[in-house]
Amino acid sequence: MALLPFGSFKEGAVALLVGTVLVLLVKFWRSVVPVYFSPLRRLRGPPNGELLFGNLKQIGSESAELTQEWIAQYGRTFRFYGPLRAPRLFTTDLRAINHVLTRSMEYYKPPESRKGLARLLGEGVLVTEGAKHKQQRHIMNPAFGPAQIRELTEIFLEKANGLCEYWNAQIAAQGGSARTNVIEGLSKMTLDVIGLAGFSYEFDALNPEKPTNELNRAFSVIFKQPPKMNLFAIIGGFVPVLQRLDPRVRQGDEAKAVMQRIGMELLQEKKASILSEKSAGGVEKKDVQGRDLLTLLLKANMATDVPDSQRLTDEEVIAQVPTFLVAGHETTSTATTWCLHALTQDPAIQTKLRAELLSVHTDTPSMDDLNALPYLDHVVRETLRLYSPVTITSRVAQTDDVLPLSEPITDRAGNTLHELPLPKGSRVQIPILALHRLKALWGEDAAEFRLNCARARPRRPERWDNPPEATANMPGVWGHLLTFLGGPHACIGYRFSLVEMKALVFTLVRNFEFELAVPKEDVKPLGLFLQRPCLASEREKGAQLPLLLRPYRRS
Ligand code: HEM
Repeated sequence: MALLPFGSFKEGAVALLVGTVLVLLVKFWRSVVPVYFSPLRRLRGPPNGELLFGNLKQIGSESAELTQEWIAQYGRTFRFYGPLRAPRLFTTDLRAINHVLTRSMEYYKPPESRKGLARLLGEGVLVTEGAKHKQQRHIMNPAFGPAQIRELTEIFLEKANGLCEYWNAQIAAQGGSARTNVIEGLSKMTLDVIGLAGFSYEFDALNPEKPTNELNRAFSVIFKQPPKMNLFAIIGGFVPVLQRLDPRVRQGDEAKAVMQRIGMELLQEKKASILSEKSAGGVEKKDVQGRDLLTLLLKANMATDVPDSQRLTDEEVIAQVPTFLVAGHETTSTATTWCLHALTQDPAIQTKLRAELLSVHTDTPSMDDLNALPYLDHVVRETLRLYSPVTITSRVAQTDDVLPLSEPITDRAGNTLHELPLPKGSRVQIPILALHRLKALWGEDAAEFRLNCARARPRRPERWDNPPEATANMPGVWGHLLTFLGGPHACIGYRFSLVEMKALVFTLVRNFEFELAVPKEDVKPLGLFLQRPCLASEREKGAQLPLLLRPYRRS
């Protein structure tokens, strides 16, 4: 008896192929074709760009200057082209951005980036959406509260001192001062921090004697392969199964398996420790000594007052381990790298900051001590404005919507629009960095790192003493800025990152003097989503920032 309704294997294979093509065509017709009839086409915006990538490569290579030019030419809300010249919306209109970010049930992250990240990290909070995301955030938020971060400050300072030792060894070897790529040391330091503070895991990356461990190697495979704009990426966006042709995807799968195994070991260890210490009534706050994020998260997940339906599964908890690593490691090291770069550009600011930091009579300040230093706070804010590590993000409308605008726009036919119809599937680009450099919000010197110092003119008060009124409506979770985004998907680790960065700058600037080791014109930004410094003369070497380090001798 024939098992298949086909005469032969060949006929079956042909039917399967035809069926697959039909399914793909229907999918294409439903999801892609409407985009080409979108009302976004009627908006003004830059010319087509490349057929395959639209304007994306231009944005990637020249983001800061180019987007400011486009804003000057087409206004704060305009159309640009994505892959295959599909129209997308670019907006720096604060009302429109607020609308998109606060409606997390109606606007999701793009499916291809969520799928790509989910394949590597699992279903962690960085990739989930809708009710699942809400549930994960509900369980995770308490682990990132101010009281929990206060407890972690000791780890931040311990590892910042570890970085001083690491650089002091280089200074001793090079004789009095050292030329070093600071990205390398900062990246090791933040990896050590997220390992210890995230899940009590010692990477020991700052220890030159120690060989790179297994988790570090697996993580490097994932992180050192940032998403690339290539043919695989474009086609894979439409036909996910074809992503398997990309060798980088296969390496990523192997790395994920290692991460999952180590994640499972960490989870079991911590669960056992929580259960051994729990009181008769169940898990309570006082039961657990551990101060790492994973332990706190597990404790919240196991608490007796959480309904079973709201608890995270083991797989979801494990997925948060690589999520913390990816989201919380290079972001903070990049921000601190740009901060040191900014300090080399204005020695008066570096001197003024050092004077404030040396006025503290301990090498181990508390979180509250660090937060009480006004100039340090201003330096950190100005860095995170001018060099926001995450430069853009985007969202896709899940239903037809109408986008409110605070500033009306004029379309190509000359009509004035006070709101914008957005059909389901429309993409909205939120250009964080462009917004932070917008003259309309920050004034004529928006593109400068400007802080009060010895030679500042009295007529120009310090930016952060009195932030421009126009920035008060910024829909960000922190400080008149969108660095950590806003709404339900805002960065969960922003307090963690701010205190870590302050602890780093506090320790480093008290111990070293920093000077740029290359001509300043050679330093350029590299990368689109996470933007790090590189040298225009050595772009092929990737991200680097060579600085001259000299020990600071206290008198
Ligand atoms: C300067 C450092 C950091 C910057 C600039 C930064 C920036 C951001 C941004 C812009 C987002 C939103 C992305 C989007 O939705 O499109 C985000 C999300 C996230 N960040 Fe951070 N981040 C930093 C540090 C950290 C740290 C230290 C951690 C963890 C310890 C962390 C964990 C996360 C997580 C888990 C999310 C996803 C939140 C969600 O979707 O609910 N980040 N971050």
